[in-house]
Formats: sequence, C-alpha cells, structure tokens
Amino acid sequence: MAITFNTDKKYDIIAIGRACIDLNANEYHRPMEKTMTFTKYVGGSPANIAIGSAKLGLKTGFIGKIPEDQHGNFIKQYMSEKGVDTSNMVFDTEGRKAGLAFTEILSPEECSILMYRDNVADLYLDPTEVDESYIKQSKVLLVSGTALAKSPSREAVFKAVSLARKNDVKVIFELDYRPYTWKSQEEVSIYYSAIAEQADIVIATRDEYDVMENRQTEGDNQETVNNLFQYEAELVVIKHGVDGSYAYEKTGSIHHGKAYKTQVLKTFGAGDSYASAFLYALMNGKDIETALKFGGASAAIVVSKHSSSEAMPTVSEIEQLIKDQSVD
Ligand SMILES: Nc1ncnc2c1ncn2[C@@H]1O[C@H](COP(=O)(O)OP(=O)(O)OP(=O)(O)O)[C@@H](O)[C@H]1O
Ligand SMILES: O=C(O)C[C@@H](O)[C@H](O)C(=O)CO
Repeated sequence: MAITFNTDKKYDIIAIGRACIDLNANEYHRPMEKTMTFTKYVGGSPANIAIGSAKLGLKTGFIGKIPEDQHGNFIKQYMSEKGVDTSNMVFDTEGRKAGLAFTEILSPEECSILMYRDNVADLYLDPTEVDESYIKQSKVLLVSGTALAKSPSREAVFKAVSLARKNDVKVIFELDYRPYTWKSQEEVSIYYSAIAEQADIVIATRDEYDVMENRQTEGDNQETVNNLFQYEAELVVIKHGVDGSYAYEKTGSIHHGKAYKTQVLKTFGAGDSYASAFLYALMNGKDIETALKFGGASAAIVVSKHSSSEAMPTVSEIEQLIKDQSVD
C-alpha cells in the first residue's frame, strides 16, 4: 500500500530541530587522539534529512535556531544553496553556539561521534518562534527526537506537533536518540512516548525504541508496533543496521528492506540518508516496498562517502544501485 499525503500544500517536508556542524576526520582508521585534520560540513540529523530530501527534489523547509556567528551564517547559506527554505531559521541573539560533532573513523565498523553540545543555540528554539502559518503549508512535519532534550526547544516541538495535527500536516517522528543532553532514560522515554503517540509515521532503530520504552534489554518489534498502533501511527519503521529494516502498516502488513552491499567508509549518516530517501519515495506515491529500497540504497551510498549532508545521493544514483543489486 502507499501512504497518502495532503496534496494541497506548498512544502513537502518541514523539519524541526538542530542544524549544526560536522567535523569529519580526514585521516581514517585511527583514533581521535591521532586525527589532526577534519573537513567541515553542515550536520545535525534533521538538517541532513532536509538537505537529502531537497537534493531528491522534495520542497523542503526548516525550523530551528542557529548561532549569530560565522558558523550560523555557513549553516544557513549552505542549506539555502541546497534548496531548503531557511525563512524560519532564526538567529540566536544571546551568544549561544553551534553544536559540533567530531567524527572518529577507527574502521568501517567502529565509528564514533564526539559531540560538543553545551549551550547550543538549537536547544533554545522558543515556542514563540514556531509559526502556524508556516507549518500549515507543509504536507509533513519531521520531528527530530533530540530537539526534545531540553526546554525551550522541547516546548517548541510540542507546539509544532499540535499545530501540525490541527492543520492536517502529517507528523513524522525520527527518534534520533543522542544520549548527550538527556538527564536519564526515564526522561527520554516520557517525551519520546508523548510525541510518538501523536505521530503518523515513526522511524527509529530497534535500540531507540528500547530507550523510548525504557527497557534495559532488547524489546520485540511486534510489541512495539502494537503499542504505537493504539494511537495515531499508520506506519512504523524499525531499522536494524546491516540487517536492513522493517516497515509495519496498521493494516497488519509487514515489509522487510534489505541493506545494500557497499564499500563502507564510516557508519554515520546512514539513518539520515535512509529517512530522506524513504520519505521521498513515499511522498512520490511509491509503495512501501519501494520506499524501503530507496532508504536502504541511499544509506549504502552515504556510508561509502566522507560526509552525511554533502554526500546525499540523487534519485538516479539511488535507482541505479537498486537496479544493480536487484538480483541479490
Ligand atoms: N554498513 C552498512 N552497509 C550498508 N547499509 C547500511 C549499513 N549500515 C546501515 N545501513 C542501511 O542504513 C539503514 C539505517 O541504518 P541504521 O539502522 O544503522 O540506522 P541509524 O542508527 O539511524 O544510522 P546512523 O548510524 O546514521 O545513526 C539500514 O536499515 C541499512 O539499510
Ligand atoms: O546528528 C548529528 O548531530 C551528527 C550528524 O550530523 C552526523 O553526520 C551523523 O551522525 C549522521 O547520522
């Protein structure tokens, strides 16, 4: 089955959350202590998803707070050049900074991110900076879970979600769990559950659902989806890294998407590229099986490249990879 979206809207996706800076190690296969140079990219999961979606041709906008400095200017200019509407990205006037994510590429399997997110501008997005007249123009509001980590960004997201529901805008919740900034798993669970219960589509890894469910051990996919289907969700996606992903429809259908073979350089960026291509396919009326292929192929392309945002693929690159590996 395909998912339907309100066609009478100017934007396909408006994302809310952080737009930051990634500093990706230029020297691979060595620890951070021995990494001397980095390349700067725009980063932050929802910014990456917005950029990836825009590159695929979706009409995309962004709601977020960025620093009023050179990094903020860089982020805004880059996103705008990539086709993201930045009219609702506001500058922080209190001297707060951009979040920085330094990546360590020890091996294709062992990557980590060292995050600097104290006093970051994105978590100071205020509810008064969330504009109903903007949100109502979109088919989809894409919410990043990290924006729920602190007030006032937390309340800004709650406001955006309630405006989306009021104005027939589908809410897509990407759990995007980053332990940094949260006080406890209990706290994450409370706020993630509150937004997941209002979301039409929920996308996360198995581990992220375990955090949302406040579990210490791995939960069961069917139990997770049964719980979400009691609320607004019509589609729940559960990602399993190299084992691919599953999409569960409220109707009871279950679809599996494989991971594509690729030359892995680093693992991060997989989830964001997956989300942008999965949503692109859904919003272009493709069935869920095809959307899973788009997500998996897009992720395979990004994990073979150096960045997350700059490496986002085109539709023809994704289609080519799906075609090349269609018999495997
Ligand atoms: N090493 C890999 N090779 C090929 N495809 C991959 C690889 N890792 C992930 N993927 C693809 O990306 C999808 C999402 O990956 P994953 O489940 O790791 O999400 P994530 O944890 O959100 O990603 P991220 O590492 O960006 O946070 C998977 O379902 C799979 O299709
Ligand atoms: O999400 C972040 O803040 C860091 C990202 O930009 C980074 O590229 C990544 O981890 C993507 O999954």
